[in-house]
Amino acid sequence: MWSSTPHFILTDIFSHLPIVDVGECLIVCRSWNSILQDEYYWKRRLKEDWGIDSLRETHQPCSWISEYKRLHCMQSKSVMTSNSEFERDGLLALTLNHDDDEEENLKRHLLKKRISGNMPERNDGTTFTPDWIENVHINYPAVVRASNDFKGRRALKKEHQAAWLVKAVTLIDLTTLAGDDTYCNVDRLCNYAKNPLRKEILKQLGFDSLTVGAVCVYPNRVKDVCKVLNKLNCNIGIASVAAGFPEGQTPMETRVREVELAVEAGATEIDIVINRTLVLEGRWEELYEEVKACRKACGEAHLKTIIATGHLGDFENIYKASMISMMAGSDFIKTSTGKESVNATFPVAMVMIRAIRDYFEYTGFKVGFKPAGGIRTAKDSLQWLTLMKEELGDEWVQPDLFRMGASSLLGDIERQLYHYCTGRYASSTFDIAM
Ligand SMILES: O=C[C@H](O)COP(=O)(O)O
Repeated sequence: MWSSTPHFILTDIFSHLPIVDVGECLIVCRSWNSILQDEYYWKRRLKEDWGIDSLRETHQPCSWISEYKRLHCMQSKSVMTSNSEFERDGLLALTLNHDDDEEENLKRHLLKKRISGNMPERNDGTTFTPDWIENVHINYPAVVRASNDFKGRRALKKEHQAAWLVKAVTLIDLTTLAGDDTYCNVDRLCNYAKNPLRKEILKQLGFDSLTVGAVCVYPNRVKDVCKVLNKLNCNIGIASVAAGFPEGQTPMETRVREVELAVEAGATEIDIVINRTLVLEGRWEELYEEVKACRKACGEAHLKTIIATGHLGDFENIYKASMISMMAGSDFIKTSTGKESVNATFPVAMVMIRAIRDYFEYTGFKVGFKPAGGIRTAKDSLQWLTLMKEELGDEWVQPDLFRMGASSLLGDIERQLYHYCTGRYASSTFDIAM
């Protein structure tokens, strides 16, 4: 009977075996031996037993079976060396006696396995860990192919489209970042943020009220935003760009002070830019220290770190800058300022998403993602939501882990929803909701 059992069924059965019994099965016959030596089997066990579904290129040796063995050996060792457990932010962490790299890795994997569902509110960051950015290789054609696949997906229709467009509204950081911003246009923006859709559309969609995720402005306009939102009794995020936005080419002291001043003025979210020079010159530890200083200056305000992908040269730098920003405690990583010639694109997003996934594997912290710049149409917003849902899951289509930075996306979303509700397209003079 066993000899005629298809391999995929045997693989399935073997994946439920206690690991101590696998050794016995290996010597039963050639066929079982070849299944149990197969990388596919060990990939599956790593996923099932350790929750790991990607193999880091930095791991040595680099195969699913050897990675499994490594973790298994480390676990046996740690049972003897672990000395205590403590609770932190509702999350159990394991402390180990020794401080060597292997045990640090294990600690992170165990931490992830032990996450009870009560995630810490924020990414605490980690120590500077160069291992996580060494030997990073990104397969450029594969990334481009995968992102084209997303772009080519069949569009959502009718009520599904309407539901996702409503969702998209709640995920927008409604932005104005212009040299001629005044109290007047900030006032208008805040009203729009509080009432992003016309009342009749909202009513037809079955909502009483709906707001965007946050309003995003320059530091000098934060007080205006606070004043207007206060007047409107509207409790949405107040985001300020800072740290030398958009280029990050001012002294660190002034960049940090700018963060502090924006927080003092009332910002609850700070979108800093990184110093791209540090990336292009490979000065990763300095980059880590700078982002960390900004995180400290943020206090309770959440930190979004703009890595300005259009300036970073290649995918490897994008991955590394993302990883360093997360290590330094960023709550979100953000693609662009909206001022570069190339802003949020799918290929760079896929690289940043991979870094978010890897960071989660290492630390158990979930870091948010914010594409920004050039997101203008309802169709764009749906594609971004699909990408997030498929690559990172449902949690990453919620406002605490996903935002879209956009100055002029709402108009098109409202037009599409108007069409859904009335069957007609609004005229080109369709006013924004106020
Ligand atoms: O962070 C937001 C961006 O600056 C907005 O860019 P956008 O004007 O291209 O929508």
